[in-house]
Amino acid sequence: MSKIITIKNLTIQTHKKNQPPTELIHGIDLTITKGKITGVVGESGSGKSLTMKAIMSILPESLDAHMASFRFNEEPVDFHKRLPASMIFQDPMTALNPLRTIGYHLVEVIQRFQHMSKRQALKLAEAELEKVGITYPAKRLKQYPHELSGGMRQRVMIAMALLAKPELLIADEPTTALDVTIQAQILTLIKQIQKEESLSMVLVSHDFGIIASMCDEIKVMYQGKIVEEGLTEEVFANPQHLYTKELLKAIPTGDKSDKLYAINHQALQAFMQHEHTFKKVSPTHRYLALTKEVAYD
Ligand SMILES: Nc1ncnc2c1ncn2[C@@H]1O[C@H](COP(=O)(O)OP(=O)(O)OP(=O)(O)O)[C@@H](O)[C@H]1O
Repeated sequence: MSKIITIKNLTIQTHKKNQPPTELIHGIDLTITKGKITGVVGESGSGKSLTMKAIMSILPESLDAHMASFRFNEEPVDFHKRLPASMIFQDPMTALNPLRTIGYHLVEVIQRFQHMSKRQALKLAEAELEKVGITYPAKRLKQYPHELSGGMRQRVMIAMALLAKPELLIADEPTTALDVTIQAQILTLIKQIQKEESLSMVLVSHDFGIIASMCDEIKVMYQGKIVEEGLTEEVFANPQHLYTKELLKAIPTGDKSDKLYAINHQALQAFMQHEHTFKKVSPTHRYLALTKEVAYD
Protein backbone atom coordinates (compact mmCIF):
# COMPACT_ATOMS: atom_id res chain seq x y z
CA MET A 1 0.00 0.00 0.00
CA SER A 2 1.52 3.37 -0.93
CA LYS A 3 2.31 5.90 1.77
CA ILE A 4 1.39 9.55 1.76
CA ILE A 5 3.72 10.28 4.70
CA THR A 6 6.92 8.51 5.68
CA ILE A 7 8.93 10.08 8.47
CA LYS A 8 12.08 8.59 9.91
CA ASN A 9 13.37 9.35 13.35
CA LEU A 10 11.32 12.38 14.37
CA THR A 11 12.51 14.08 17.52
CA ILE A 12 10.93 17.18 19.02
CA GLN A 13 12.51 19.11 21.86
CA THR A 14 12.15 22.42 23.64
CA HIS A 15 14.64 25.18 23.03
CA LYS A 16 14.53 27.93 25.57
CA LYS A 17 17.29 30.39 26.36
CA ASN A 18 19.50 29.32 29.26
CA GLN A 19 17.56 26.12 29.79
CA PRO A 20 18.55 22.58 28.90
CA PRO A 21 16.32 21.13 26.15
CA THR A 22 13.59 18.66 27.10
CA GLU A 23 12.86 15.93 24.59
CA LEU A 24 9.11 15.52 24.03
CA ILE A 25 9.03 13.19 21.00
CA HIS A 26 11.67 10.51 21.11
CA GLY A 27 12.74 9.53 17.60
CA ILE A 28 9.60 8.04 16.11
CA ASP A 29 9.15 6.50 12.65
CA LEU A 30 5.74 7.34 11.23
CA THR A 31 3.97 6.20 8.08
CA ILE A 32 0.49 7.20 6.91
CA THR A 33 -1.15 5.03 4.26
CA LYS A 34 -2.64 6.78 1.24
CA GLY A 35 -6.43 6.75 0.89
CA LYS A 36 -7.08 5.37 4.39
CA ILE A 37 -7.96 6.72 7.83
CA THR A 38 -5.13 6.31 10.30
CA GLY A 39 -5.99 6.72 13.96
CA VAL A 40 -3.53 8.12 16.45
CA VAL A 41 -4.59 7.28 19.98
CA GLY A 42 -3.12 8.02 23.39
CA GLU A 43 -3.79 9.99 26.52
CA SER A 44 -3.35 13.70 26.90
CA GLY A 45 0.35 14.56 26.75
CA SER A 46 1.40 11.48 24.79
CA GLY A 47 2.58 13.67 21.91
CA LYS A 48 -0.19 13.21 19.35
CA SER A 49 -0.69 16.91 18.59
CA LEU A 50 3.00 17.75 18.44
CA THR A 51 3.60 14.94 15.95
CA MET A 52 0.75 16.21 13.75
CA LYS A 53 1.95 19.80 13.99
CA ALA A 54 5.42 18.65 12.92
CA ILE A 55 3.87 17.11 9.76
CA MET A 56 2.05 20.38 9.08
CA SER A 57 5.16 22.42 9.88
CA ILE A 58 3.24 24.51 12.41
CA LEU A 59 5.13 23.77 15.63
CA PRO A 60 5.47 26.72 18.00
CA GLU A 61 8.79 28.56 17.82
CA SER A 62 9.78 27.33 21.28
CA LEU A 63 10.12 23.79 19.91
CA ASP A 64 12.64 22.23 17.53
CA ALA A 65 11.88 19.25 15.32
CA HIS A 66 14.50 17.05 13.71
CA MET A 67 13.97 14.14 11.40
CA ALA A 68 16.26 11.88 9.43
CA SER A 69 13.96 11.94 6.40
CA PHE A 70 10.52 13.11 5.34
CA ARG A 71 8.68 11.78 2.31
CA PHE A 72 5.35 12.97 0.95
CA ASN A 73 3.81 10.66 -1.65
CA GLU A 74 7.05 8.68 -1.54
CA GLU A 75 9.07 11.77 -2.62
CA PRO A 76 11.60 13.44 -0.32
CA VAL A 77 10.45 16.91 0.77
CA ASP A 78 11.85 19.65 2.92
CA PHE A 79 9.85 19.42 6.11
CA HIS A 80 9.78 23.20 6.55
CA LYS A 81 7.69 23.39 3.40
CA ARG A 82 3.91 23.53 3.72
CA LEU A 83 2.33 20.41 2.26
CA PRO A 84 -1.05 20.13 0.51
CA ALA A 85 -2.54 19.14 3.86
CA SER A 86 -5.26 20.63 6.08
CA MET A 87 -5.78 20.29 9.81
CA ILE A 88 -8.96 20.53 11.89
CA PHE A 89 -8.67 21.23 15.61
CA GLN A 90 -10.73 20.53 18.71
CA ASP A 91 -11.96 24.09 19.15
CA PRO A 92 -13.14 25.77 15.94
CA MET A 93 -13.45 29.12 17.73
CA THR A 94 -9.67 29.47 17.94
CA ALA A 95 -9.39 29.09 14.16
CA LEU A 96 -12.30 31.40 13.28
CA ASN A 97 -12.09 35.18 13.48
CA PRO A 98 -15.06 36.30 15.65
CA LEU A 99 -15.30 39.59 13.74
CA ARG A 100 -15.63 37.98 10.31
CA THR A 101 -18.60 36.19 8.78
CA ILE A 102 -18.58 32.51 7.83
CA GLY A 103 -18.70 33.62 4.19
CA TYR A 104 -15.57 35.73 4.62
CA HIS A 105 -13.64 32.74 6.00
CA LEU A 106 -14.70 30.43 3.18
CA VAL A 107 -14.10 32.96 0.38
CA GLU A 108 -10.67 33.69 1.80
CA VAL A 109 -9.68 30.01 1.53
CA ILE A 110 -11.22 29.62 -1.94
CA GLN A 111 -9.43 32.67 -3.33
CA ARG A 112 -6.13 31.48 -1.87
CA PHE A 113 -6.34 28.35 -4.00
CA GLN A 114 -8.36 29.39 -7.06
CA HIS A 115 -8.68 32.50 -9.24
CA MET A 116 -12.31 33.39 -8.80
CA SER A 117 -14.49 36.46 -8.30
CA LYS A 118 -16.02 37.01 -4.87
CA ARG A 119 -19.47 36.20 -6.28
CA GLN A 120 -18.32 32.90 -7.76
CA ALA A 121 -16.46 32.07 -4.55
CA LEU A 122 -19.60 32.71 -2.48
CA LYS A 123 -21.55 30.32 -4.71
CA LEU A 124 -18.88 27.66 -4.23
CA ALA A 125 -18.85 28.33 -0.47
CA GLU A 126 -22.61 27.84 -0.32
CA ALA A 127 -22.34 24.50 -2.14
CA GLU A 128 -19.55 23.39 0.19
CA LEU A 129 -21.61 24.24 3.29
CA GLU A 130 -24.45 22.18 1.87
CA LYS A 131 -22.05 19.29 1.28
CA VAL A 132 -21.01 19.26 4.96
CA GLY A 133 -24.66 19.17 6.04
CA ILE A 134 -25.31 22.79 6.96
CA THR A 135 -28.92 23.85 6.45
CA TYR A 136 -29.79 27.28 5.02
CA PRO A 137 -26.24 27.73 3.70
CA ALA A 138 -26.93 31.12 2.07
CA LYS A 139 -28.06 32.51 5.42
CA ARG A 140 -25.12 30.94 7.28
CA LEU A 141 -22.63 32.70 5.01
CA LYS A 142 -23.79 36.03 6.45
CA GLN A 143 -23.61 34.88 10.08
CA TYR A 144 -20.74 35.24 12.54
CA PRO A 145 -19.04 32.26 14.24
CA HIS A 146 -20.73 32.87 17.62
CA GLU A 147 -24.16 32.62 15.98
CA LEU A 148 -23.54 28.98 15.07
CA SER A 149 -23.65 25.93 17.35
CA GLY A 150 -20.43 24.05 18.17
CA GLY A 151 -21.32 21.24 15.79
CA MET A 152 -22.07 23.67 12.97
CA ARG A 153 -18.81 25.51 13.55
CA GLN A 154 -16.96 22.22 13.26
CA ARG A 155 -18.78 21.57 9.96
CA VAL A 156 -17.59 25.00 8.75
CA MET A 157 -14.03 24.03 9.70
CA ILE A 158 -14.38 20.82 7.70
CA ALA A 159 -15.69 22.82 4.71
CA MET A 160 -12.73 25.22 4.99
CA ALA A 161 -10.28 22.34 5.26
CA LEU A 162 -11.74 20.66 2.15
CA LEU A 163 -11.79 23.88 0.10
CA ALA A 164 -8.01 23.96 0.44
CA LYS A 165 -8.07 20.76 -1.69
CA PRO A 166 -5.83 18.78 0.67
CA GLU A 167 -4.24 15.46 -0.20
CA LEU A 168 -4.05 14.76 3.53
CA LEU A 169 -6.57 15.81 6.18
CA ILE A 170 -5.56 15.71 9.83
CA ALA A 171 -8.40 15.93 12.36
CA ASP A 172 -7.05 16.48 15.89
CA GLU A 173 -9.72 15.59 18.48
CA PRO A 174 -12.39 17.10 16.17
CA THR A 175 -15.33 16.07 18.36
CA THR A 176 -13.93 16.20 21.89
CA ALA A 177 -15.64 19.52 22.67
CA LEU A 178 -19.04 18.40 21.33
CA ASP A 179 -21.85 16.53 23.06
CA VAL A 180 -22.33 12.87 22.23
CA THR A 181 -25.11 13.12 19.61
CA ILE A 182 -23.36 15.88 17.68
CA GLN A 183 -20.08 14.00 18.05
CA ALA A 184 -21.57 11.00 16.24
CA GLN A 185 -22.94 13.21 13.44
CA ILE A 186 -19.58 14.88 12.83
CA LEU A 187 -17.75 11.53 12.86
CA THR A 188 -20.25 10.14 10.34
CA LEU A 189 -19.66 13.18 8.13
CA ILE A 190 -15.88 12.80 8.34
CA LYS A 191 -16.10 9.12 7.45
CA GLN A 192 -18.46 9.83 4.53
CA ILE A 193 -16.18 12.52 3.07
CA GLN A 194 -13.13 10.31 3.47
CA LYS A 195 -14.85 7.45 1.65
CA GLU A 196 -16.28 9.57 -1.18
CA GLU A 197 -12.97 11.20 -1.98
CA SER A 198 -10.64 8.36 -0.90
CA LEU A 199 -8.91 11.04 1.11
CA SER A 200 -5.84 10.19 3.16
CA MET A 201 -6.72 11.05 6.72
CA VAL A 202 -5.38 11.05 10.24
CA LEU A 203 -7.82 11.06 13.13
CA VAL A 204 -6.34 11.91 16.50
CA SER A 205 -8.24 10.95 19.63
CA HIS A 206 -7.75 9.86 23.22
CA ASP A 207 -10.83 7.64 22.76
CA PHE A 208 -9.96 4.14 21.57
CA GLY A 209 -13.65 3.45 20.88
CA ILE A 210 -13.85 6.29 18.32
CA ILE A 211 -10.54 5.29 16.74
CA ALA A 212 -11.54 1.63 16.46
CA SER A 213 -14.89 2.43 14.84
CA MET A 214 -13.51 4.96 12.36
CA CYS A 215 -10.01 3.93 11.33
CA ASP A 216 -8.34 1.40 9.04
CA GLU A 217 -5.05 1.57 10.90
CA ILE A 218 -4.01 2.52 14.41
CA LYS A 219 -0.92 4.04 16.01
CA VAL A 220 -0.83 3.98 19.79
CA MET A 221 1.24 6.76 21.36
CA TYR A 222 2.58 6.89 24.89
CA GLN A 223 5.07 9.35 26.36
CA GLY A 224 6.34 10.65 23.04
CA LYS A 225 6.70 7.24 21.39
CA ILE A 226 4.61 5.04 19.12
CA VAL A 227 4.34 1.92 21.24
CA GLU A 228 2.16 -0.17 18.92
CA GLU A 229 0.81 0.09 15.38
CA GLY A 230 -1.13 -2.08 12.99
CA LEU A 231 -4.36 -2.58 11.13
CA THR A 232 -7.30 -1.77 13.40
CA GLU A 233 -8.53 -5.35 13.58
CA GLU A 234 -5.03 -6.61 14.42
CA VAL A 235 -4.47 -4.16 17.26
CA PHE A 236 -8.00 -4.58 18.56
CA ALA A 237 -8.10 -8.37 18.49
CA ASN A 238 -4.53 -8.98 19.50
CA PRO A 239 -3.09 -6.04 21.50
CA GLN A 240 0.52 -6.56 22.51
CA HIS A 241 1.85 -3.55 24.37
CA LEU A 242 0.83 -3.12 27.99
CA TYR A 243 -0.40 0.43 27.27
CA THR A 244 -2.61 -0.71 24.38
CA LYS A 245 -4.11 -3.37 26.64
CA GLU A 246 -4.78 -0.78 29.31
CA LEU A 247 -6.40 1.61 26.80
CA LEU A 248 -8.67 -1.17 25.57
CA LYS A 249 -9.78 -1.94 29.11
CA ALA A 250 -10.56 1.75 29.57
CA ILE A 251 -13.11 1.90 26.71
CA PRO A 252 -16.50 2.64 28.30
CA THR A 253 -19.01 -0.11 27.58
CA GLY A 254 -22.02 2.19 27.85
CA ASP A 255 -23.26 0.22 30.84
CA LYS A 256 -24.30 2.73 33.54
CA SER A 257 -23.06 0.56 36.38
CA ASP A 258 -19.67 0.52 34.71
CA LYS A 259 -16.87 2.05 36.77
CA LEU A 260 -14.28 4.09 34.90
CA TYR A 261 -11.18 1.97 34.46
CA ALA A 262 -8.01 3.68 35.69
CA ILE A 263 -4.92 3.02 33.61
CA ASN A 264 -2.16 1.38 35.64
CA HIS A 265 0.56 3.99 35.16
CA GLN A 266 2.83 2.55 37.80
CA ALA A 267 3.27 -0.72 35.93
CA LEU A 268 3.67 1.20 32.68
CA GLN A 269 6.34 3.51 34.07
CA ALA A 270 8.34 0.53 35.28
CA PHE A 271 7.90 -1.14 31.90
CA MET A 272 9.00 1.91 29.91
CA GLN A 273 12.22 2.32 31.89
CA HIS A 274 13.70 -0.80 30.33
CA GLU A 275 15.28 -0.96 26.90
CA HIS A 276 12.87 -1.56 24.01
CA THR A 277 12.98 -2.67 20.42
CA PHE A 278 10.21 -3.15 17.89
CA LYS A 279 8.89 -6.65 17.51
CA LYS A 280 6.80 -7.72 14.51
CA VAL A 281 3.54 -9.60 14.96
CA SER A 282 2.66 -9.47 11.24
CA PRO A 283 3.95 -7.44 8.27
CA THR A 284 1.64 -4.59 9.36
CA HIS A 285 1.50 -5.06 13.14
CA ARG A 286 4.40 -4.26 15.47
CA TYR A 287 4.97 -3.07 19.01
CA LEU A 288 7.70 -1.87 21.34
CA ALA A 289 8.80 -4.94 23.25
CA LEU A 290 11.35 -5.28 25.99
CA THR A 291 14.74 -6.05 24.49
CA LYS A 292 15.39 -8.52 27.28
CA GLU A 293 12.81 -10.36 29.31
CA VAL A 294 12.53 -8.61 32.66
CA ALA A 295 10.02 -8.77 35.41
CA TYR A 296 8.64 -5.24 35.66
CA ASP A 297 5.92 -5.61 38.23
N1 LIG B 1 5.14 24.51 23.41
C1 LIG B 1 5.47 23.55 24.27
N2 LIG B 1 6.50 23.71 25.12
C2 LIG B 1 6.85 22.75 26.01
N3 LIG B 1 6.21 21.57 26.12
C3 LIG B 1 5.17 21.35 25.31
C4 LIG B 1 4.73 22.31 24.34
N4 LIG B 1 3.66 21.80 23.69
C5 LIG B 1 3.44 20.58 24.21
N5 LIG B 1 4.33 20.30 25.17
C6 LIG B 1 4.42 19.04 25.95
O1 LIG B 1 4.65 17.97 25.03
C7 LIG B 1 3.94 16.79 25.43
C8 LIG B 1 3.09 16.31 24.29
O2 LIG B 1 2.08 17.28 24.00
P1 LIG B 1 0.92 17.06 22.92
O3 LIG B 1 0.11 18.32 22.88
O4 LIG B 1 1.50 16.58 21.66
O5 LIG B 1 0.07 15.90 23.60
P2 LIG B 1 -1.26 15.25 23.12
O6 LIG B 1 -1.05 13.79 23.15
O7 LIG B 1 -1.72 15.83 21.83
O8 LIG B 1 -2.28 15.65 24.27
P3 LIG B 1 -3.52 16.65 24.23
O9 LIG B 1 -4.66 15.85 23.72
O10 LIG B 1 -3.67 17.06 25.66
O11 LIG B 1 -3.11 17.79 23.33
C9 LIG B 1 3.16 17.18 26.68
O12 LIG B 1 3.87 16.73 27.79
C10 LIG B 1 3.11 18.69 26.64
O13 LIG B 1 3.06 19.22 27.94
